[in-house]
Amino acid sequence: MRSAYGVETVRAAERELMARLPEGALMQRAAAGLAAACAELLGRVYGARVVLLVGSGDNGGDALYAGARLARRGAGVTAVLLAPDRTHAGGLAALRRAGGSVAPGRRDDAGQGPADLAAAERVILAADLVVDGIVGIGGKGGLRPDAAALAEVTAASRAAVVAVDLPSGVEADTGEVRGAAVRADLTVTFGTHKPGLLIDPAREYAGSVRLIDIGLSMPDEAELEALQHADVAALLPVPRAESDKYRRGVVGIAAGSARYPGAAVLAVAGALRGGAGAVRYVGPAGDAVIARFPETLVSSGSPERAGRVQAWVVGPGAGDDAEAVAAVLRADVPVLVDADGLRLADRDLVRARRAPTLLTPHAGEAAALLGVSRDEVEGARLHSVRELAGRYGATVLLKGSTTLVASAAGGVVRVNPTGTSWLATAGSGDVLSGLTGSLLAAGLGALDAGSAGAYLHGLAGRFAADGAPMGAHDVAEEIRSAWRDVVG
Ligand SMILES: NC(=O)C1=CN([C@@H]2O[C@H](COP(=O)(O)OP(=O)(O)OC[C@H]3O[C@@H](n4cnc5c(N)ncnc54)[C@H](O)[C@@H]3O)[C@@H](O)[C@H]2O)[C@@H](O)CC1
Ligand SMILES: Nc1ncnc2c1ncn2[C@@H]1O[C@H](COP(=O)(O)OP(=O)(O)O)[C@@H](O)[C@H]1O
Ligand SMILES: [K+]
Repeated sequence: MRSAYGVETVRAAERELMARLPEGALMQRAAAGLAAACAELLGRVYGARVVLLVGSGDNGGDALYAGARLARRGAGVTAVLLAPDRTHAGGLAALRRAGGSVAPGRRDDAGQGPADLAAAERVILAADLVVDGIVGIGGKGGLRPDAAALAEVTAASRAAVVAVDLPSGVEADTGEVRGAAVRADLTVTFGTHKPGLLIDPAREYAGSVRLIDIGLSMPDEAELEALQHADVAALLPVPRAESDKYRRGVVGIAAGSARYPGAAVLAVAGALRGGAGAVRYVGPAGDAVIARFPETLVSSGSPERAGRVQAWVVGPGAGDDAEAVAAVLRADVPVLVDADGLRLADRDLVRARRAPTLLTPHAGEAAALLGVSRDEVEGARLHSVRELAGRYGATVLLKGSTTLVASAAGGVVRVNPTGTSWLATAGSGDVLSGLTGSLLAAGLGALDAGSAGAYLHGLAGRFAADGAPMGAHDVAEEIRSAWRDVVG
Protein backbone atom coordinates (compact mmCIF):
# COMPACT_ATOMS: atom_id res chain seq x y z
CA MET A 1 0.00 0.00 0.00
CA ARG A 2 1.28 3.42 -0.88
CA SER A 3 -0.07 6.07 1.48
CA ALA A 4 -0.29 9.83 1.20
CA TYR A 5 -0.88 12.32 4.00
CA GLY A 6 -1.98 15.93 3.98
CA VAL A 7 0.09 18.89 5.13
CA GLU A 8 -1.30 19.10 8.67
CA THR A 9 -0.54 15.46 9.34
CA VAL A 10 2.96 15.81 7.90
CA ARG A 11 3.63 18.86 10.05
CA ALA A 12 2.48 17.06 13.19
CA ALA A 13 4.75 14.11 12.43
CA GLU A 14 7.65 16.49 11.75
CA ARG A 15 7.12 18.30 15.04
CA GLU A 16 7.09 15.06 16.95
CA LEU A 17 10.33 13.90 15.33
CA MET A 18 12.10 17.27 15.48
CA ALA A 19 11.56 17.42 19.22
CA ARG A 20 13.77 14.34 19.53
CA LEU A 21 16.52 15.32 17.09
CA PRO A 22 19.27 17.96 17.05
CA GLU A 23 18.25 21.15 15.28
CA GLY A 24 18.52 20.94 11.51
CA ALA A 25 18.91 17.16 11.42
CA LEU A 26 15.74 16.60 9.40
CA MET A 27 16.72 19.16 6.81
CA GLN A 28 20.13 17.49 6.48
CA ARG A 29 18.44 14.13 5.86
CA ALA A 30 16.21 15.72 3.26
CA ALA A 31 19.11 17.52 1.57
CA ALA A 32 21.28 14.41 1.49
CA GLY A 33 18.52 12.43 -0.24
CA LEU A 34 17.84 15.28 -2.61
CA ALA A 35 21.50 15.71 -3.55
CA ALA A 36 21.88 11.96 -4.16
CA ALA A 37 18.85 11.95 -6.47
CA CYS A 38 20.20 14.98 -8.37
CA ALA A 39 23.59 13.37 -8.73
CA GLU A 40 22.01 10.20 -10.08
CA LEU A 41 19.98 12.17 -12.60
CA LEU A 42 23.03 14.18 -13.71
CA GLY A 43 25.23 11.12 -14.08
CA ARG A 44 28.36 13.27 -13.84
CA VAL A 45 28.28 15.91 -11.11
CA TYR A 46 31.71 17.41 -11.70
CA GLY A 47 31.36 20.35 -14.07
CA ALA A 48 27.56 20.20 -14.22
CA ARG A 49 25.71 23.54 -14.21
CA VAL A 50 23.11 23.50 -11.47
CA VAL A 51 20.62 26.27 -10.72
CA LEU A 52 18.69 26.39 -7.46
CA LEU A 53 15.37 28.25 -7.38
CA VAL A 54 15.16 29.32 -3.76
CA GLY A 55 12.02 30.55 -2.05
CA SER A 56 11.75 32.04 1.40
CA GLY A 57 11.02 28.92 3.42
CA ASP A 58 12.56 25.61 4.39
CA ASN A 59 11.88 24.23 0.91
CA GLY A 60 14.52 26.68 -0.28
CA GLY A 61 16.72 25.57 2.63
CA ASP A 62 16.62 21.98 1.37
CA ALA A 63 17.63 23.16 -2.10
CA LEU A 64 20.53 25.25 -0.73
CA TYR A 65 21.99 22.45 1.40
CA ALA A 66 21.63 19.98 -1.49
CA GLY A 67 23.26 22.53 -3.78
CA ALA A 68 26.17 22.82 -1.33
CA ARG A 69 26.65 19.06 -1.49
CA LEU A 70 26.69 19.14 -5.29
CA ALA A 71 29.09 22.11 -5.29
CA ARG A 72 31.48 20.15 -3.06
CA ARG A 73 31.46 17.44 -5.71
CA GLY A 74 32.50 19.90 -8.40
CA ALA A 75 29.22 21.16 -9.81
CA GLY A 76 28.89 24.86 -10.66
CA VAL A 77 25.93 25.86 -8.51
CA THR A 78 24.06 29.17 -8.77
CA ALA A 79 21.18 30.11 -6.50
CA VAL A 80 18.34 32.31 -7.72
CA LEU A 81 16.87 33.91 -4.60
CA LEU A 82 13.25 35.01 -4.62
CA ALA A 83 13.52 36.80 -1.29
CA PRO A 84 17.16 37.37 -0.27
CA ASP A 85 16.26 38.87 3.12
CA ARG A 86 14.20 35.81 4.04
CA THR A 87 16.38 33.10 2.52
CA HIS A 88 17.34 30.18 4.77
CA ALA A 89 20.53 31.64 6.29
CA GLY A 90 22.25 28.38 7.17
CA GLY A 91 21.61 26.91 3.74
CA LEU A 92 22.91 30.01 1.96
CA ALA A 93 26.06 30.09 4.09
CA ALA A 94 26.65 26.39 3.37
CA LEU A 95 26.29 26.99 -0.36
CA ARG A 96 28.74 29.89 -0.27
CA ARG A 97 31.26 27.88 1.79
CA ALA A 98 31.06 25.14 -0.81
CA GLY A 99 31.87 27.59 -3.60
CA GLY A 100 28.35 28.15 -4.91
CA SER A 101 27.22 31.59 -6.06
CA VAL A 102 24.08 33.73 -6.10
CA ALA A 103 22.56 35.10 -9.32
CA PRO A 104 22.57 38.92 -9.41
CA GLY A 105 19.73 40.66 -7.64
CA ARG A 106 17.69 43.60 -8.89
CA ARG A 107 19.79 46.22 -7.10
CA ASP A 108 23.10 46.03 -8.89
CA ASP A 109 25.21 47.58 -6.13
CA ALA A 110 24.93 44.89 -3.47
CA GLY A 111 22.86 42.38 -5.37
CA GLN A 112 20.49 42.33 -2.43
CA GLY A 113 17.15 42.65 -4.21
CA PRO A 114 15.10 39.69 -5.36
CA ALA A 115 16.54 37.86 -8.35
CA ASP A 116 16.71 39.84 -11.54
CA LEU A 117 14.58 37.92 -14.00
CA ALA A 118 16.82 38.49 -16.99
CA ALA A 119 19.86 37.29 -15.04
CA ALA A 120 17.91 34.34 -13.71
CA GLU A 121 16.75 33.49 -17.20
CA ARG A 122 20.32 33.45 -18.49
CA VAL A 123 21.52 30.95 -15.89
CA ILE A 124 18.39 28.80 -16.10
CA LEU A 125 18.58 28.52 -19.88
CA ALA A 126 22.22 27.46 -19.64
CA ALA A 127 21.69 24.94 -16.82
CA ASP A 128 21.96 21.16 -16.92
CA LEU A 129 19.79 20.84 -13.83
CA VAL A 130 17.27 23.14 -12.16
CA VAL A 131 16.34 22.39 -8.54
CA ASP A 132 12.95 23.80 -7.63
CA GLY A 133 12.99 24.92 -4.01
CA ILE A 134 10.53 27.77 -4.46
CA VAL A 135 7.84 26.42 -2.18
CA GLY A 136 6.87 23.06 -0.67
CA ILE A 137 4.15 22.16 1.80
CA GLY A 138 4.04 25.79 2.98
CA GLY A 139 2.56 26.94 -0.34
CA LYS A 140 -0.63 28.99 -0.25
CA GLY A 141 -2.68 29.65 -3.39
CA GLY A 142 -1.21 30.00 -6.87
CA LEU A 143 2.45 30.98 -7.32
CA ARG A 144 3.17 34.67 -6.82
CA PRO A 145 4.23 36.55 -9.97
CA ASP A 146 8.02 36.32 -9.39
CA ALA A 147 7.81 32.62 -8.72
CA ALA A 148 5.44 32.06 -11.64
CA ALA A 149 7.89 33.81 -13.96
CA LEU A 150 10.68 31.46 -12.83
CA ALA A 151 8.41 28.45 -13.43
CA GLU A 152 7.79 29.67 -16.96
CA VAL A 153 11.48 30.25 -17.72
CA THR A 154 12.25 26.79 -16.34
CA ALA A 155 9.68 25.28 -18.69
CA ALA A 156 11.52 26.87 -21.62
CA SER A 157 14.89 25.47 -20.53
CA ARG A 158 16.27 22.11 -21.64
CA ALA A 159 17.60 21.40 -18.18
CA ALA A 160 16.42 18.42 -16.16
CA VAL A 161 14.12 19.67 -13.40
CA VAL A 162 14.01 18.24 -9.88
CA ALA A 163 11.28 19.48 -7.57
CA VAL A 164 11.98 19.60 -3.85
CA ASP A 165 9.18 17.88 -1.90
CA LEU A 166 6.52 19.07 -4.41
CA PRO A 167 6.55 20.88 -7.74
CA SER A 168 6.07 24.51 -6.72
CA GLY A 169 2.58 25.75 -7.53
CA VAL A 170 0.67 22.50 -6.99
CA GLU A 171 -1.56 21.99 -3.98
CA ALA A 172 -0.14 19.34 -1.70
CA ASP A 173 -3.49 18.31 -0.19
CA THR A 174 -5.66 18.16 -3.27
CA GLY A 175 -3.65 17.83 -6.47
CA GLU A 176 -5.16 21.07 -7.77
CA VAL A 177 -3.04 23.51 -9.78
CA ARG A 178 -4.07 27.16 -9.85
CA GLY A 179 -2.01 29.03 -12.42
CA ALA A 180 1.65 28.48 -13.19
CA ALA A 181 3.52 25.58 -11.62
CA VAL A 182 6.93 24.01 -12.10
CA ARG A 183 6.99 20.94 -14.34
CA ALA A 184 9.49 18.48 -12.96
CA ASP A 185 11.11 15.39 -14.37
CA LEU A 186 11.59 14.09 -10.85
CA THR A 187 10.11 15.07 -7.51
CA VAL A 188 12.06 14.13 -4.42
CA THR A 189 9.57 14.10 -1.57
CA PHE A 190 10.29 13.72 2.12
CA GLY A 191 8.81 11.45 4.78
CA THR A 192 5.63 10.49 2.95
CA HIS A 193 3.78 11.02 -0.30
CA LYS A 194 1.37 13.94 -0.36
CA PRO A 195 -2.03 13.53 -2.08
CA GLY A 196 -1.04 16.07 -4.76
CA LEU A 197 1.73 13.77 -5.96
CA LEU A 198 -0.77 11.04 -6.81
CA ILE A 199 -3.72 13.01 -8.23
CA ASP A 200 -3.94 14.81 -11.56
CA PRO A 201 -3.47 17.52 -12.62
CA ALA A 202 -0.65 17.95 -10.04
CA ARG A 203 0.62 14.42 -10.54
CA GLU A 204 1.57 15.25 -14.10
CA TYR A 205 3.73 18.13 -12.92
CA ALA A 206 5.62 15.91 -10.51
CA GLY A 207 7.21 13.60 -13.08
CA SER A 208 8.49 10.47 -11.38
CA VAL A 209 8.41 10.62 -7.62
CA ARG A 210 11.10 9.44 -5.23
CA LEU A 211 10.31 9.15 -1.54
CA ILE A 212 13.15 9.86 0.92
CA ASP A 213 12.74 8.36 4.35
CA ILE A 214 13.58 11.03 6.93
CA GLY A 215 12.30 8.98 9.85
CA LEU A 216 8.76 10.36 10.17
CA SER A 217 6.23 8.00 11.70
CA MET A 218 2.81 8.50 10.19
CA PRO A 219 -0.62 7.54 11.60
CA ASP A 220 -2.21 4.25 10.49
CA GLU A 221 -5.01 5.82 8.50
CA ALA A 222 -3.82 7.79 5.51
CA GLU A 223 -5.81 10.45 3.67
CA LEU A 224 -5.19 8.78 0.34
CA GLU A 225 -3.94 5.33 -0.50
CA ALA A 226 -2.97 3.44 -3.61
CA LEU A 227 -3.30 -0.33 -3.54
CA GLN A 228 -0.40 -2.43 -4.80
CA HIS A 229 -0.38 -5.97 -6.20
CA ALA A 230 -0.28 -7.66 -2.77
CA ASP A 231 -3.20 -5.59 -1.46
CA VAL A 232 -5.35 -6.45 -4.46
CA ALA A 233 -4.33 -10.11 -4.37
CA ALA A 234 -5.59 -10.29 -0.78
CA LEU A 235 -8.99 -8.93 -1.87
CA LEU A 236 -9.66 -11.07 -4.94
CA PRO A 237 -12.13 -13.95 -4.47
CA VAL A 238 -10.86 -17.50 -4.96
CA PRO A 239 -13.27 -20.47 -5.27
CA ARG A 240 -12.91 -23.12 -2.54
CA ALA A 241 -13.86 -26.80 -2.42
CA GLU A 242 -17.31 -25.90 -1.06
CA SER A 243 -17.93 -23.25 -3.73
CA ASP A 244 -20.68 -23.54 -6.30
CA LYS A 245 -21.79 -21.00 -8.83
CA TYR A 246 -24.35 -19.46 -6.47
CA ARG A 247 -22.05 -19.32 -3.47
CA ARG A 248 -19.45 -17.55 -5.60
CA GLY A 249 -22.06 -14.87 -6.24
CA VAL A 250 -24.34 -14.07 -9.14
CA VAL A 251 -24.01 -10.65 -10.74
CA GLY A 252 -26.96 -9.13 -12.59
CA ILE A 253 -26.32 -6.81 -15.52
CA ALA A 254 -29.18 -4.49 -16.47
CA ALA A 255 -27.61 -2.68 -19.39
CA GLY A 256 -27.74 -2.05 -23.13
CA SER A 257 -30.61 -1.03 -25.32
CA ALA A 258 -31.73 -1.58 -28.90
CA ARG A 259 -29.55 1.41 -29.76
CA TYR A 260 -26.53 0.36 -27.67
CA PRO A 261 -26.43 -3.45 -27.49
CA GLY A 262 -22.62 -3.34 -27.39
CA ALA A 263 -22.59 -1.82 -23.90
CA ALA A 264 -24.40 -4.89 -22.61
CA VAL A 265 -21.91 -7.23 -24.29
CA LEU A 266 -18.94 -5.31 -22.87
CA ALA A 267 -20.37 -5.15 -19.35
CA VAL A 268 -21.01 -8.90 -19.46
CA ALA A 269 -17.48 -9.42 -20.83
CA GLY A 270 -16.10 -7.64 -17.77
CA ALA A 271 -18.46 -9.42 -15.36
CA LEU A 272 -17.49 -12.89 -16.60
CA ARG A 273 -13.87 -12.18 -15.62
CA GLY A 274 -14.62 -10.65 -12.22
CA GLY A 275 -14.98 -13.67 -9.96
CA ALA A 276 -18.76 -14.10 -9.71
CA GLY A 277 -20.03 -17.66 -10.31
CA ALA A 278 -22.67 -16.62 -12.83
CA VAL A 279 -23.71 -13.59 -14.84
CA ARG A 280 -27.37 -12.77 -15.41
CA TYR A 281 -28.24 -10.36 -18.15
CA VAL A 282 -31.60 -8.55 -18.20
CA GLY A 283 -32.57 -6.23 -21.03
CA PRO A 284 -33.20 -5.85 -24.73
CA ALA A 285 -29.72 -6.92 -25.91
CA GLY A 286 -30.02 -10.57 -24.87
CA ASP A 287 -29.45 -11.91 -28.38
CA ALA A 288 -26.21 -9.99 -28.82
CA VAL A 289 -25.05 -11.07 -25.37
CA ILE A 290 -25.83 -14.75 -25.83
CA ALA A 291 -24.25 -14.80 -29.29
CA ARG A 292 -20.97 -13.61 -27.82
CA PHE A 293 -21.15 -15.22 -24.35
CA PRO A 294 -23.32 -18.37 -24.31
CA GLU A 295 -22.64 -18.89 -20.58
CA THR A 296 -24.76 -15.82 -19.69
CA LEU A 297 -28.20 -16.36 -18.08
CA VAL A 298 -30.33 -14.11 -20.24
CA SER A 299 -33.82 -12.75 -19.65
CA SER A 300 -35.89 -9.78 -20.74
CA GLY A 301 -38.48 -7.89 -18.68
CA SER A 302 -37.94 -6.30 -15.30
CA PRO A 303 -34.83 -6.89 -13.18
CA GLU A 304 -37.23 -7.75 -10.33
CA ARG A 305 -38.22 -10.95 -12.12
CA ALA A 306 -34.74 -11.96 -13.25
CA GLY A 307 -34.01 -14.31 -10.34
CA ARG A 308 -31.66 -13.91 -7.40
CA VAL A 309 -28.46 -11.95 -7.72
CA GLN A 310 -25.92 -10.88 -5.12
CA ALA A 311 -25.16 -7.59 -6.86
CA TRP A 312 -26.50 -5.50 -9.74
CA VAL A 313 -24.86 -3.39 -12.40
CA VAL A 314 -27.23 -0.92 -14.00
CA GLY A 315 -26.85 1.76 -16.61
CA PRO A 316 -24.25 1.12 -19.34
CA GLY A 317 -25.93 1.91 -22.67
CA ALA A 318 -29.30 1.75 -20.94
CA GLY A 319 -30.82 4.72 -22.78
CA ASP A 320 -33.86 6.05 -20.94
CA ASP A 321 -35.03 3.00 -19.04
CA ALA A 322 -35.64 4.80 -15.74
CA GLU A 323 -37.88 1.99 -14.49
CA ALA A 324 -35.08 -0.60 -14.73
CA VAL A 325 -32.80 1.73 -12.75
CA ALA A 326 -35.45 2.29 -10.06
CA ALA A 327 -36.17 -1.46 -9.86
CA VAL A 328 -32.50 -2.25 -9.34
CA LEU A 329 -32.13 0.48 -6.73
CA ARG A 330 -35.04 -1.06 -4.79
CA ALA A 331 -33.19 -4.39 -4.55
CA ASP A 332 -31.57 -5.02 -1.20
CA VAL A 333 -28.20 -6.06 -2.65
CA PRO A 334 -25.13 -4.02 -3.63
CA VAL A 335 -25.73 -1.97 -6.77
CA LEU A 336 -23.27 -0.36 -9.18
CA VAL A 337 -24.73 2.53 -11.18
CA ASP A 338 -22.89 3.68 -14.30
CA ALA A 339 -23.40 5.80 -17.43
CA ASP A 340 -27.08 6.45 -18.29
CA GLY A 341 -28.03 4.96 -14.93
CA LEU A 342 -26.39 7.91 -13.19
CA ARG A 343 -28.65 10.36 -14.95
CA LEU A 344 -31.73 8.27 -14.24
CA ALA A 345 -31.02 7.37 -10.60
CA ASP A 346 -33.17 9.21 -8.10
CA ARG A 347 -30.93 10.66 -5.42
CA ASP A 348 -33.38 10.11 -2.59
CA LEU A 349 -33.78 6.48 -3.63
CA VAL A 350 -30.01 6.06 -3.59
CA ARG A 351 -29.72 7.76 -0.21
CA ALA A 352 -32.44 5.56 1.25
CA ARG A 353 -30.74 2.31 0.28
CA ARG A 354 -29.37 0.07 3.02
CA ALA A 355 -27.16 -2.14 0.84
CA PRO A 356 -24.00 -0.57 -0.63
CA THR A 357 -24.26 1.62 -3.74
CA LEU A 358 -21.30 2.34 -5.98
CA LEU A 359 -21.60 5.15 -8.53
CA THR A 360 -19.00 5.14 -11.33
CA PRO A 361 -19.15 8.45 -13.24
CA HIS A 362 -16.53 9.83 -15.58
CA ALA A 363 -15.76 13.54 -15.19
CA GLY A 364 -18.58 14.63 -17.54
CA GLU A 365 -21.17 12.56 -15.67
CA ALA A 366 -19.87 13.73 -12.31
CA ALA A 367 -20.08 17.33 -13.53
CA ALA A 368 -23.72 16.86 -14.53
CA LEU A 369 -24.57 15.36 -11.13
CA LEU A 370 -22.79 18.17 -9.27
CA GLY A 371 -24.07 20.96 -11.53
CA VAL A 372 -20.56 22.21 -12.39
CA SER A 373 -18.40 22.09 -15.50
CA ARG A 374 -16.32 19.12 -16.55
CA ASP A 375 -13.17 21.24 -16.18
CA GLU A 376 -14.06 21.97 -12.58
CA VAL A 377 -14.33 18.26 -11.83
CA GLU A 378 -11.07 17.45 -13.61
CA GLY A 379 -9.31 20.33 -11.84
CA ALA A 380 -10.54 19.26 -8.41
CA ARG A 381 -10.97 15.50 -8.51
CA LEU A 382 -10.55 14.84 -4.81
CA HIS A 383 -13.05 17.48 -3.83
CA SER A 384 -15.49 16.29 -6.51
CA VAL A 385 -15.44 12.62 -5.57
CA ARG A 386 -15.90 13.41 -1.88
CA GLU A 387 -18.67 15.85 -2.60
CA LEU A 388 -20.59 13.35 -4.75
CA ALA A 389 -20.14 10.57 -2.19
CA GLY A 390 -21.55 12.85 0.48
CA ARG A 391 -24.49 14.06 -1.59
CA TYR A 392 -25.57 10.59 -2.66
CA GLY A 393 -24.68 8.75 0.53
CA ALA A 394 -22.87 6.29 -1.74
CA THR A 395 -19.39 5.11 -2.62
CA VAL A 396 -18.21 6.95 -5.72
CA LEU A 397 -15.59 5.87 -8.24
CA LEU A 398 -14.59 8.87 -10.35
CA LYS A 399 -13.02 7.64 -13.58
CA GLY A 400 -10.37 9.31 -15.71
CA SER A 401 -6.66 9.94 -15.77
CA THR A 402 -6.63 9.57 -11.99
CA THR A 403 -9.38 7.23 -10.86
CA LEU A 404 -10.44 7.90 -7.26
CA VAL A 405 -12.80 5.96 -5.01
CA ALA A 406 -14.41 7.62 -1.98
CA SER A 407 -16.86 6.36 0.62
CA ALA A 408 -19.92 8.28 1.77
CA ALA A 409 -18.71 8.19 5.35
CA GLY A 410 -15.47 9.96 4.45
CA GLY A 411 -12.19 8.39 5.54
CA VAL A 412 -9.44 7.25 3.25
CA VAL A 413 -9.82 7.80 -0.48
CA ARG A 414 -8.28 5.25 -2.83
CA VAL A 415 -6.35 6.32 -5.91
CA ASN A 416 -5.70 3.85 -8.68
CA PRO A 417 -2.06 3.58 -9.71
CA THR A 418 -2.44 1.27 -12.73
CA GLY A 419 -4.40 3.40 -15.22
CA THR A 420 -3.24 4.19 -18.72
CA SER A 421 -4.54 6.80 -21.13
CA TRP A 422 -4.99 4.04 -23.73
CA LEU A 423 -8.13 3.22 -21.74
CA ALA A 424 -9.71 6.40 -23.07
CA THR A 425 -11.60 4.37 -25.66
CA ALA A 426 -15.34 3.89 -26.12
CA GLY A 427 -16.79 1.09 -24.04
CA SER A 428 -13.89 0.54 -21.67
CA GLY A 429 -16.02 1.97 -18.86
CA ASP A 430 -18.66 -0.69 -19.57
CA VAL A 431 -16.03 -3.38 -19.05
CA LEU A 432 -15.06 -1.74 -15.75
CA SER A 433 -18.63 -1.68 -14.49
CA GLY A 434 -19.17 -5.37 -15.27
CA LEU A 435 -15.89 -6.36 -13.69
CA THR A 436 -16.49 -4.29 -10.57
CA GLY A 437 -20.09 -5.50 -10.23
CA SER A 438 -18.80 -9.05 -10.34
CA LEU A 439 -16.42 -8.29 -7.47
CA LEU A 440 -19.35 -6.84 -5.51
CA ALA A 441 -21.33 -10.03 -6.13
CA ALA A 442 -18.38 -12.08 -4.95
CA GLY A 443 -18.61 -10.27 -1.61
CA LEU A 444 -16.18 -7.34 -1.71
CA GLY A 445 -17.28 -4.09 -0.08
CA ALA A 446 -17.91 -1.11 -2.36
CA LEU A 447 -14.57 0.66 -1.67
CA ASP A 448 -12.61 -2.56 -2.18
CA ALA A 449 -14.58 -3.65 -5.25
CA GLY A 450 -14.17 -0.22 -6.83
CA SER A 451 -10.46 0.01 -6.16
CA ALA A 452 -9.67 -3.63 -7.05
CA GLY A 453 -11.82 -3.32 -10.18
CA ALA A 454 -10.03 -0.15 -11.28
CA TYR A 455 -6.68 -1.76 -10.53
CA LEU A 456 -7.33 -4.87 -12.64
CA HIS A 457 -8.96 -2.80 -15.38
CA GLY A 458 -5.95 -0.45 -15.54
CA LEU A 459 -3.53 -3.34 -15.70
CA ALA A 460 -5.64 -5.12 -18.32
CA GLY A 461 -5.65 -1.88 -20.31
CA ARG A 462 -1.86 -1.74 -20.20
CA PHE A 463 -1.52 -5.35 -21.27
CA ALA A 464 -4.09 -4.95 -24.04
CA ALA A 465 -2.56 -1.76 -25.40
CA ASP A 466 1.09 -2.70 -25.04
CA GLY A 467 1.97 0.55 -26.77
CA ALA A 468 -0.69 0.43 -29.50
CA PRO A 469 -4.38 1.38 -29.75
CA MET A 470 -6.91 -1.20 -28.63
CA GLY A 471 -10.65 -1.59 -28.24
CA ALA A 472 -12.65 -2.12 -25.06
CA HIS A 473 -13.16 -5.82 -25.81
CA ASP A 474 -9.35 -6.21 -25.80
CA VAL A 475 -9.34 -4.87 -22.25
CA ALA A 476 -11.92 -7.45 -21.18
CA GLU A 477 -9.80 -10.22 -22.71
CA GLU A 478 -6.75 -9.15 -20.72
CA ILE A 479 -8.47 -9.09 -17.33
CA ARG A 480 -7.46 -12.69 -16.79
CA SER A 481 -3.77 -11.89 -17.45
CA ALA A 482 -4.05 -8.93 -15.08
CA TRP A 483 -5.60 -11.17 -12.41
CA ARG A 484 -2.79 -13.73 -12.82
CA ASP A 485 -0.19 -10.97 -12.68
CA VAL A 486 -1.68 -9.68 -9.43
CA VAL A 487 -1.96 -13.02 -7.63
CA GLY A 488 1.15 -14.59 -9.22
N1 LIG B 1 9.55 20.92 8.66
C1 LIG B 1 10.51 19.99 8.56
O1 LIG B 1 10.89 19.34 9.49
C2 LIG B 1 11.11 19.72 7.29
C3 LIG B 1 10.75 20.48 6.20
N2 LIG B 1 11.33 20.28 5.06
C4 LIG B 1 11.10 21.18 3.95
O2 LIG B 1 10.42 22.32 4.36
C5 LIG B 1 9.30 22.57 3.53
C6 LIG B 1 8.28 23.33 4.29
O3 LIG B 1 8.92 24.52 4.67
P1 LIG B 1 8.13 25.82 5.11
O4 LIG B 1 7.14 25.49 6.14
O5 LIG B 1 9.14 26.82 5.45
O6 LIG B 1 7.31 26.22 3.84
P2 LIG B 1 7.76 26.36 2.31
O7 LIG B 1 9.21 26.58 2.17
O8 LIG B 1 7.15 25.25 1.57
O9 LIG B 1 6.97 27.65 1.88
C7 LIG B 1 6.87 28.76 2.70
C8 LIG B 1 7.40 29.98 2.04
O10 LIG B 1 6.92 30.09 0.72
C9 LIG B 1 6.27 31.32 0.53
N3 LIG B 1 5.06 31.06 -0.25
C10 LIG B 1 3.91 30.50 0.19
N4 LIG B 1 3.02 30.42 -0.81
C11 LIG B 1 3.62 30.92 -1.89
C12 LIG B 1 3.19 31.13 -3.24
N5 LIG B 1 1.96 30.80 -3.62
N6 LIG B 1 4.05 31.69 -4.11
C13 LIG B 1 5.30 32.02 -3.73
N7 LIG B 1 5.75 31.86 -2.46
C14 LIG B 1 4.93 31.33 -1.56
C15 LIG B 1 5.94 31.85 1.90
O11 LIG B 1 6.04 33.24 1.91
C16 LIG B 1 6.93 31.18 2.80
O12 LIG B 1 8.04 32.01 3.03
C17 LIG B 1 8.90 21.20 3.06
O13 LIG B 1 8.14 21.23 1.88
C18 LIG B 1 10.26 20.55 2.88
O14 LIG B 1 10.79 20.88 1.63
C19 LIG B 1 12.42 19.34 4.90
O15 LIG B 1 13.60 20.04 5.17
C20 LIG B 1 12.29 18.18 5.83
C21 LIG B 1 12.10 18.61 7.20
N1 LIG C 1 -6.73 9.80 -19.77
C1 LIG C 1 -7.00 8.65 -19.14
N2 LIG C 1 -6.06 8.01 -18.42
C2 LIG C 1 -6.34 6.84 -17.81
N3 LIG C 1 -7.55 6.24 -17.85
C3 LIG C 1 -8.52 6.83 -18.53
C4 LIG C 1 -8.31 8.05 -19.21
N4 LIG C 1 -9.47 8.40 -19.81
C5 LIG C 1 -10.35 7.43 -19.52
N5 LIG C 1 -9.78 6.48 -18.75
C6 LIG C 1 -10.43 5.26 -18.23
O1 LIG C 1 -11.13 4.64 -19.30
C7 LIG C 1 -12.43 4.23 -18.87
C8 LIG C 1 -13.46 5.01 -19.69
O2 LIG C 1 -14.71 4.92 -19.15
P1 LIG C 1 -15.92 5.77 -19.67
O3 LIG C 1 -15.54 7.20 -19.74
O4 LIG C 1 -17.10 5.41 -18.86
O5 LIG C 1 -16.08 5.26 -21.18
P2 LIG C 1 -17.31 4.53 -21.88
O6 LIG C 1 -18.53 5.22 -21.40
O7 LIG C 1 -17.06 4.74 -23.34
O8 LIG C 1 -17.25 3.11 -21.49
C9 LIG C 1 -12.46 4.49 -17.37
O9 LIG C 1 -12.04 3.35 -16.68
C10 LIG C 1 -11.46 5.61 -17.20
O10 LIG C 1 -10.88 5.66 -15.91
K1 LIG D 1 9.31 22.81 -4.55
